[in-house]
Amino acid sequence: MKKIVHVAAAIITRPDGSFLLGQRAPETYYTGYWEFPGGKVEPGETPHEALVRELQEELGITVEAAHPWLTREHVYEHAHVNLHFFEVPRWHGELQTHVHAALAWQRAESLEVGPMLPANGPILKALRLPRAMGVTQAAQVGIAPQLAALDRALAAGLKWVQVREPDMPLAERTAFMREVENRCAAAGALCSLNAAELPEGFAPARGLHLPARLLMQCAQRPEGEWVGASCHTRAELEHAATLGLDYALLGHVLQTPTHPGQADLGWSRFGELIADLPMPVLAIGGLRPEDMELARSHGAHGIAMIRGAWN
Ligand SMILES: Nc1nc2c([nH]c(=O)n2[C@H]2C[C@H](O)[C@@H](COP(=O)(O)OP(=O)(O)OP(=O)(O)O)O2)c(=O)[nH]1
Repeated sequence: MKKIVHVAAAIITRPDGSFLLGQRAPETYYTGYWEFPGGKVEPGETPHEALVRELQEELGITVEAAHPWLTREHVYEHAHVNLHFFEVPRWHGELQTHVHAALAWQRAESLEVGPMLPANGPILKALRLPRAMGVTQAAQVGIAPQLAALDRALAAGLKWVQVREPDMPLAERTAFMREVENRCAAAGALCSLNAAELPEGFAPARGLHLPARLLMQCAQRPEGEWVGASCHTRAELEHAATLGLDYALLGHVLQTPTHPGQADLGWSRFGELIADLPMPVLAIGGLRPEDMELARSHGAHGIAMIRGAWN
């Protein structure tokens, strides 16, 4: 077996959602391929320290904030790499090309450069996943008020909705699911349907969301463009990772009226539980839009909100 080489790589983001890629220079493995800036972790360094050093050496920039995001393994002919991806939302300095043949700001949904390093396909898919999910609560507020709130949220830029309606009668649920899917599609938003509530023969258009109980019954990834799961424990998160799911939700981070009396995880336990996972994890439980930055500073990809999404 090849020795594992630890690598730190940066998703350097701009407020418009674009991120920086570098083209590998001649006389390296995979010359001409595009990568996220970064490099090997040296003995005695943490991945975070390596990231800060590499970005100074490669790009001449000083990192102000870097948050762990995903960790993925890949076996190349030349090395077995363990890639520690960080999000770098804040830095200063003038970008320079000290080691790359070229640099380019790109967007995951419309990449203009290529090819990417082979290990990075899932990273680009993860970067296409929206940062905020709104979870429906029509059985509590009523179908018409929920659809009106959905329209307002989509118009305001919400790009991801999970239909979760365990208390909605089956007869109403089919029509409600189709309606939410249609409104999301018209707004260019992803709609994930809760797998425990799917009426017989109803296939989600794009997104399938597994509650933890169904997740733990799956021996392989269910079919679908986007498949994710709700998790409460490290074992559930690891099972979601083994299945190759596209994302997980982990909660409840804060106290929430949805699950009264259940102990909340808190942010530091949340950060520990999601460490070194290969897929994005969103925080859920008592969260509001203003919690986004705090969540991301603890390694979350973003946040899922029930009440907080619709006000
Ligand atoms: N920096 C970076 N490396 C990546 C990404 N994806 C990916 O598979 N890798 C791999 C390619 C390399 O095997 C390793 C990064 O090592 P590196 O760039 O420091 O070193 P290298 O292989 O070019 O060679 P060298 O330092 O030995 O000269 O991680 C990525 O997005 N960014």
